[in-house]
Amino acid sequence: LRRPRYPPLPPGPPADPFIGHLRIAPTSDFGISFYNMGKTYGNLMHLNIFGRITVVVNSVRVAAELMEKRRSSSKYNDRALLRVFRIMGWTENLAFIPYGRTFQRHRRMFKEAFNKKASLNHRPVQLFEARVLAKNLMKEPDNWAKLLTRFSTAVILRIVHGHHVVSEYDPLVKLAEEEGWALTQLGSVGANLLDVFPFLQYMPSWFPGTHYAQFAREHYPKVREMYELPLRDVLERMAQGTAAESVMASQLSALHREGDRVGYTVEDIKGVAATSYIAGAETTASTLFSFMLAMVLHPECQLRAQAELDRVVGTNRLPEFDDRPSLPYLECLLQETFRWNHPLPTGVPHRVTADDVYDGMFIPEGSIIIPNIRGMTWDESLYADPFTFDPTRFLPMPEGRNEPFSGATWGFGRRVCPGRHLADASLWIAIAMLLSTVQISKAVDEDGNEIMPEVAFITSFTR
Ligand code: HEM
Repeated sequence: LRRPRYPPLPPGPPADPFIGHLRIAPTSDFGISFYNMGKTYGNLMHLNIFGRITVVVNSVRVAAELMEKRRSSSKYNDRALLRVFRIMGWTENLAFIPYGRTFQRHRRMFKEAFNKKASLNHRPVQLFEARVLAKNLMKEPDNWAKLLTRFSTAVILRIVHGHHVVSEYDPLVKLAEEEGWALTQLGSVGANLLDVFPFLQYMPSWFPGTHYAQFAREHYPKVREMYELPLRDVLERMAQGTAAESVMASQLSALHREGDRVGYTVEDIKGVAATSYIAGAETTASTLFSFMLAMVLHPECQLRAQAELDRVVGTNRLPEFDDRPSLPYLECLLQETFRWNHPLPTGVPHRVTADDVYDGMFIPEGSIIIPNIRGMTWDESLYADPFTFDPTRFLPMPEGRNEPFSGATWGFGRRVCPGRHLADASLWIAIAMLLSTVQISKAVDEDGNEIMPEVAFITSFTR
């Protein structure tokens, strides 16, 4: 028998026998490393580690063609098995659920809770929490980082659990923030040694490469508590008749009313709630941190946005969602924040469920696809001077360059972020509120001189 002839894999660096690209595969700041490799190997390139193929996509056009536009795009809806998250207890988590019936069930639940129309119902909570953020920031400006994190947590907890955050000692907030942090300590998604060498999870903790498994095991009880605590809390309040409106309460009521016909279980409800927090709070907070940094580094952008707010909103009231279409520069500011420093630089990896050929290149079944958002947002064919924070790039000519908003912000295909309408609205109202109420500037030393902040990031799952 003759073996069928396959087209070549996408380009990649020279590889060693057996171990493939192990010696040259990046070990940190993957987004930037993949971007740099893409300069040599192109928008679609591959790495092979012990026979496991990882395909890196550095262009929005190629990612959209692969995962959205072609007939064979449905082959790209699966997720890699990310072992370390499972060990940690994140089992009912849509972001890690393989393509199949459970995926469809969770996806539908997310859609019902957070689609464009449903997200409009969440606006009063977002507006309220944005005002709380501005008020607290005026009282405690030094506490800005904590307050931004608290805003992101409070919006999700209130919408999903009906839980009103009033104190920083709140057990649910503490648990959620701790486990949100723990998730960022697991290295880059899909690149963990545990996924290449599953046997590492069974090795003793002194064995090289087992660090992440050990860390994940230590967090297991608390992660599981993240599934249980909100449910107990909501059920208790429902029994007392004091439960606020929330995604969880309405799903539980539907289950109670309709039983099996509703198509999901209590386990699913717990999963959607815990996932909403873990996928939504850190990403939102991270984007707000980048926004603050951009404002500190580019005071001219802040002044321009504030002038626009003064013109449109005036000085007698605070901004509201209805103002959004009248604030084009503010829109550009938000979009440039996403482009300049996206909170998920390498997105969430997809997995290919059947052999595919794209543009004469072979993508074998089981390949991991990394949509390198970092590379996509620095794409020089779309963005002139891509490293510079410049919101005017999106404005029409001659003032701007008419460059497109990033098509990578929310990911691709059937896995596109289901929380995007919620996240987008939270971020918009938060930055509109901040720019209307406070001045963001560099700290000053004892002599009144401005302190230039060190621009440094921690990059793992999120940035
Ligand atoms: C700034 C905020 C956010 C950004 C930039 C963001 C971005 C993303 C990206 C890039 C993906 C990967 C999509 C893909 O695989 O191609 C994703 C997935 C996901 N996001 Fe978001 N997200 C944000 C906020 C949220 C919020 C608020 C929620 C929930 C309420 C959420 C829930 C999810 C879930 C559940 C997934 C996994 C979807 C799946 O695997 O089918 N995200 N997000």
